[in-house]
Amino acid sequence: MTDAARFVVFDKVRKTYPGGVHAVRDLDLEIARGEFVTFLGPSGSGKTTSLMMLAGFETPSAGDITLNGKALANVPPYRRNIGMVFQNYALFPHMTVAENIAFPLTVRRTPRAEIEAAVLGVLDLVQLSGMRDRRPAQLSGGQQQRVALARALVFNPPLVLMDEPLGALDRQLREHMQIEIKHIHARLGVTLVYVTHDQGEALTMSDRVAIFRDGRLEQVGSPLDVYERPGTSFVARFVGESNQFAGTIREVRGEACVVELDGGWTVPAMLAHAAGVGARTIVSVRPERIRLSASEGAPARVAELIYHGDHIRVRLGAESGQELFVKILSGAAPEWLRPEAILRAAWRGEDARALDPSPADAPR
Ligand SMILES: Nc1ncnc2c1ncn2[C@@H]1O[C@H](COP(=O)(O)OP(=O)(O)OP(=O)(O)O)[C@@H](O)[C@H]1O
Repeated sequence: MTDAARFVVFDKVRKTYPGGVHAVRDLDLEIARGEFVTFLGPSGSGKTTSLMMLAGFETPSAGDITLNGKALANVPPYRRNIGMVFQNYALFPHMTVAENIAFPLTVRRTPRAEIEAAVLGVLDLVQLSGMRDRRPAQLSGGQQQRVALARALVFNPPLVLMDEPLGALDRQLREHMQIEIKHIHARLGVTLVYVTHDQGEALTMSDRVAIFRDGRLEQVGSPLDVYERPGTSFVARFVGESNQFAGTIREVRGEACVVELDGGWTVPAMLAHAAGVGARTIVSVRPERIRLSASEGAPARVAELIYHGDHIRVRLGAESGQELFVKILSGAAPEWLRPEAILRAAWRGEDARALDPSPADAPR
């Protein structure tokens, strides 16, 4: 593997806090130069601790982290040349926008003319050129976050870390800033590691998503990979929504299989784990991949229709007692879709995953 592919390397990194909290356990991850990698996971899964060890604000209990081939163990945070953006902005209230942004260069004793040019450049990049003399209190939350972003970029760091940077913004502004950060990443070619617990954010922004669970990496892959080919039941539920049914594998043909669900349905799926006929499995299928019709599939009764504007959620109860959720685009809902209607539900084999049931929900 080339050095560019191993720009950031976590090698068996562990962090145990006093009191025996295993925040991060044996983290192995390689991040390529220029990549946008998101750490995604529920609260307490070890995302921030991993980021802080890379930044140098936490020390690993075991393992090594390297940046551009250089071990970071004895490098203090300010010598790592890493830009950082936090959720709470951490701006200096008494300084102007321009002074805040210039700060990393001022402490590096950069010549004044260079500072001036660099500040003008990043102010333009984050579209705040007209605000340079304001103080943080005179800015909106979104504008303050842009200042924080500019401050992290002004010294041209090869690596930028962001910890829930958009967490305090309302949804519309958040979505707007997601696209903007993505554009800035593409324009600068900087390597970006981004922490979030918002799966939508991770899917829209990243080249790769690293999914954390209980201090471990559960799966790493492109947004398409983790959504279309979740490796575990946890990933299928955490990234997007999923209907999950326990069953037994009855037929295997290459990667395709047929599963008899415990409720009696026999359904097609793609094998996501090494298993043969007779093995137990969990079939996961996305709510938008289930097709409802009058003629094809297993019979089910419409228990509830929930209107969400752009889509409708349909809660179905099968005769076997199983319950499933289906999502339908509002304009595409057939006229016969009514509460209490009896219809049929089916999916294509390639739209369902037969997952390993063993580690799925066992606490670790
Ligand atoms: N300074 C600390 N001392 C002791 N335990 C800590 C400390 N910081 C974090 N932890 C614990 O380590 C675990 C991982 O925390 P971490 O903040 O890395 O998770 P996270 O995935 O970033 O969560 P969140 O999304 O809530 O920030 C949690 O159980 C947390 O309580």
